Amino acid sequence: MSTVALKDVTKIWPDGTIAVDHVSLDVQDGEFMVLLGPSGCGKSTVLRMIAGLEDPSGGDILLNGEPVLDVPPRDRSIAMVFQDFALYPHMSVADNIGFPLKLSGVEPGPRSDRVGTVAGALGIGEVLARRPSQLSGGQRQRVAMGRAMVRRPGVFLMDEPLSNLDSGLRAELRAEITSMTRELGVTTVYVTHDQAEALTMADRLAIMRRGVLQDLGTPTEVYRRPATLYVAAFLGSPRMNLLEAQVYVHLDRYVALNFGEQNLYLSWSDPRSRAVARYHGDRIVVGVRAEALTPVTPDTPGAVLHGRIRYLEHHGHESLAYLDVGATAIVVDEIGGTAPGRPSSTGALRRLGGALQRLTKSTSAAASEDKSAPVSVLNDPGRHHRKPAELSVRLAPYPAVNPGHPLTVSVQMDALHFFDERGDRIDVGWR
Ligand SMILES: Nc1ncnc2c1ncn2[C@@H]1O[C@H](COP(=O)(O)OP(=O)(O)OP(=O)(O)O)[C@@H](O)[C@H]1O
Repeated sequence: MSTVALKDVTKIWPDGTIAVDHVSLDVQDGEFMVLLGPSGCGKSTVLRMIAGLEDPSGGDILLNGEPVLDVPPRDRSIAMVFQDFALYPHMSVADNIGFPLKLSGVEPGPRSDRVGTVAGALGIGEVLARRPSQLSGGQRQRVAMGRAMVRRPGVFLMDEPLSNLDSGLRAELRAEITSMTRELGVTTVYVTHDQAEALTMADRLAIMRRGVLQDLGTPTEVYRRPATLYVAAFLGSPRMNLLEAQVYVHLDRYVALNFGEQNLYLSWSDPRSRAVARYHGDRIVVGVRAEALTPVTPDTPGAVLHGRIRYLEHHGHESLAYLDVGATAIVVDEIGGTAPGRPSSTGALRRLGGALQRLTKSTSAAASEDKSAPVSVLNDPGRHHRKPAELSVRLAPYPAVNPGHPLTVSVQMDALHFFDERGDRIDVGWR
């Protein structure tokens, strides 16, 4: 049995960068936990602290319920695979995989049995006599995983192990890694910045931003009910449509969401309407995924938005229409890393991230004290910006419409997401 627990863990580097900010996380026995977030959000630092390669500045780390901060890495029963794995070029595949066993004094007979089993499980049993230079990228990565697994670790830590591979191979290995770790029942913490990888592989995923844990749940939970605006924007393809709306309450009847030229109405009987009604007169962010929008005829009654197609994208199995509905979109700038016009060097980003985090904390505190305070995520160019909305809508392949054509979509009201000016979900108590 192997569990991993982080209790209020913080990591502050000597230069003042807060890489990990009060993160608490419980990984269950045999669970495949994915840490997801853009570059620099602190994922690798979390992993390295679990492995014992870095010490936390605060908090505690427990393996199997026991605190391990005083336990050296080699005694933690943990194996780690990195993006830049290094194989010994002068050794055969079999010797590479068996090397950790040799170091711990396992005899050649049992060693080669164990190597054979692991190589078989990884589909590299045929290439055991080759040198690493005679392997494909995917085979080399399998050897690296075999070497990590050969000692039967209690916990498997993987840091972007697939990011150097081409996309076909990545998809193939994704499936192999998950089935292999599940078969072995080994507890795994897997780091990636690729949301598709996270959604397909994870039992649960932990989404980080600037060292802070934003959301934790199964792929379905975080996709369906993202805890924050940031998570909503991060997950899903196409990205969730995020529209600015002004809230008006018509008591006992409905809550109107005004998008500039058009309104949607949340019925008073909708359980979320009370939470949204608290923002009467204020702006909020309304999220709606493409799959919650269905093209209809223009005279369709009920929750509809009328627009004009700005452009179309053909994806073979479907088309995406981008619709101008006269609304304003909120764009979360740092999805996928660097915001436009911001420095791209990690060092500079790191410092900027720390400074922004401190600034954000103080501004959000100020905003919560004074609701009319001018600074909010809706106005903060360092984190989000606004632009005319182009609502993504799914259409059949090669639809009979063109850019410039009008299009009306019905809106599945129970699939709307509501976020406040700080980017927190409005209808809490929802999971
Ligand atoms: N040794 C270090 N000294 C100072 N800052 C560091 C050090 N290592 C990492 N950082 C900073 O800590 C923060 C978290 O880094 P970390 O490598 O954990 O992020 P990450 O999410 O894994 O990013 P990536 O996906 O690019 O590896 C970043 O701002 C990074 O620049």
